[in-house]
Amino acid sequence: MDRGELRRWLGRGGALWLLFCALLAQAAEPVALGRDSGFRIDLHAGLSLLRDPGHALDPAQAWQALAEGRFRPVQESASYGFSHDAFWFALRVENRDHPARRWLLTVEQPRLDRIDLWWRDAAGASHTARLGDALPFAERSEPHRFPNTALDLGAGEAVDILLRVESSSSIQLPLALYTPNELYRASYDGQAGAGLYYGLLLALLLYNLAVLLSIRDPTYLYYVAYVAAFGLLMLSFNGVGFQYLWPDSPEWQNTSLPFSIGAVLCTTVMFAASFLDLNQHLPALARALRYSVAVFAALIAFAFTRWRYDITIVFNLGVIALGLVVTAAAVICARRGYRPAWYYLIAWTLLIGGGIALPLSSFGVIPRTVLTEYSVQFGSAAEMLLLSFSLAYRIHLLRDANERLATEARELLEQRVSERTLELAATAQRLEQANRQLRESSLRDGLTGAYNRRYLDQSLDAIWQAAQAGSPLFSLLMIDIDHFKAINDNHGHTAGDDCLRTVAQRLRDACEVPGGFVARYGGEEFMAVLPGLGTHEAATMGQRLRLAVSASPVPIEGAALTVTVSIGVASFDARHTGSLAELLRLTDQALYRAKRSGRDRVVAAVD
Ligand SMILES: Nc1nc2c(ncn2[C@@H]2O[C@H](COP(=O)(O)OP(=O)(O)OP(=O)(O)O)[C@@H](O)[C@H]2O)c(=O)[nH]1
Repeated sequence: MDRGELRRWLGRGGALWLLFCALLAQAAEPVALGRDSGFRIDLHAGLSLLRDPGHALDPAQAWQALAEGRFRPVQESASYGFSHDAFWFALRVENRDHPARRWLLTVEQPRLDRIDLWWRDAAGASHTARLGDALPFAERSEPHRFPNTALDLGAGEAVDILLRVESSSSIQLPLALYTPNELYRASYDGQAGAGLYYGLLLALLLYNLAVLLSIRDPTYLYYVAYVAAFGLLMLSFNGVGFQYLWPDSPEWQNTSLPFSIGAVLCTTVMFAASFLDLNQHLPALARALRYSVAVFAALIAFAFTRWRYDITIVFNLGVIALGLVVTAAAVICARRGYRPAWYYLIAWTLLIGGGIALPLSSFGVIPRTVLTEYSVQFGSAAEMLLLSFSLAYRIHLLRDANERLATEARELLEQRVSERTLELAATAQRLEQANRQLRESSLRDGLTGAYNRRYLDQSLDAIWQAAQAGSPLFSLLMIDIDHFKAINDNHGHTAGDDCLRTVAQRLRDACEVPGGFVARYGGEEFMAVLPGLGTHEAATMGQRLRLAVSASPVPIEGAALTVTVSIGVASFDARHTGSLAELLRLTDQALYRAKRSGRDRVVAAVD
């Protein structure tokens, strides 16, 4: 209704006006201002209410309804929740002898969208005013976060006031009269507190943003987003944002509340899921929460439409439901021994505690103090501070866990390396042994186990070199089994082999000369190499070998044979100048002579 309409209405209803006023006086207790009333007068006790669900009433009809006694006194701390209804309030204020004349009619909450006022002063002039955050901030009489309008009411004067309230936010009408000075004086503490609060939020936001940029942990991203969303919610809720940040944008003032509630809801859940590591601890719930957040994030778009009222209700229900789910998840994680979950629960409790302290103090359950008055701010500030510390603690835990994992991995690696080294060493040892065996077997005769011809040749070369270099004394024994062909012929080739093995063993056992050895020269012939022995000692050794062979019969398949050997001896010493081949030839000649002279004997070579 514009001013013209109002004037017409007042003209039409002028006759009824006095009657309405008289009835009003009977219907509701007027609020009396006296010398002792102070400079802020609570008008709540004088309010009467009529709900108008269909928005059917105009002001004249509302005055009429008041006159008919259809208004009801409002109850103590009345809150009417979210509603599409129009709410008509009426009251009468009488200034008996209060010295102040100029007053500010103030609605002590900043979220109501639209408050229309009509009143008539002592001189009979009618007035109208519009308040609420659906109107530009400049429409207020004083630039204060609480909607207010100036009202003249001198001593001895009375005024009848009619208000119509309509809002997409929760409906409450905490109405008071202030003297202008008192309105500002009463705001000092609140303003200082708000400065402190938003300063703290901003500091937390910037600090954690810096941490986020440096460590790029998504939990910090959700935390920063949560602090930003919560800050926006408080700015919108307290009217501070409208006062300082967007005074010319009532549209955004009304959008910002559902928008920020939705944002708080989404960021709270994202932060909780990340902070509590729900992907790890409760993966199914983490998935469900992700879907819920996606849905709520999409619903935020409705904050920009005319359904913002309905979406605010949905978000509030979402906050309650998901708040309970997140709390339960934190309890489960904490009970499973995840320590950061305890910090989260404490922080959460601080916020919830702050959230319920205000209504409890409003209902008188706990005393009303500065702490309870600003309990939401205290609770949320404490919550965000603690969460910020908890984030750092969580990083500390993660770093510890990383270091532990790194140490374990290093120890495991070291253990593996040493195991592998041991295995390699054992393999190398086995390989070396195999090589030794291979080398050894390549130098041994396969049948008799004595050194083979290859070894003999290599050794003779070495001995010959040593002899040339100054250790000239050594002897060779050429040993040949007597009539061996007859053994083969009479007892078979296998028996011959057995005989060869036994003779070889007996020769090796008896040849006890340091550095000396017995090798199979070929067929049934053996050679003993005797370093350091001259002809005489070599011949003695030859005798010893000969007797070792013939001392006892050689067992062959089913029989035992007496086996003898003939031995030729040749020595090399400093006097010799011939070659190794010549020495071998001498040895062979000595053997030949031993054979020729009857076998089973030792014959030394004649130089
Ligand atoms: N069973 C067996 N016989 C061998 C082996 N090597 C050589 N012989 C045999 O040794 C015999 C050597 O015979 P001979 O050279 O005639 O010499 P002998 O019969 O010992 O006669 P004297 O040397 O003159 O006493 C041959 O019959 C060869 O076949 C062997 O590894 N195993």
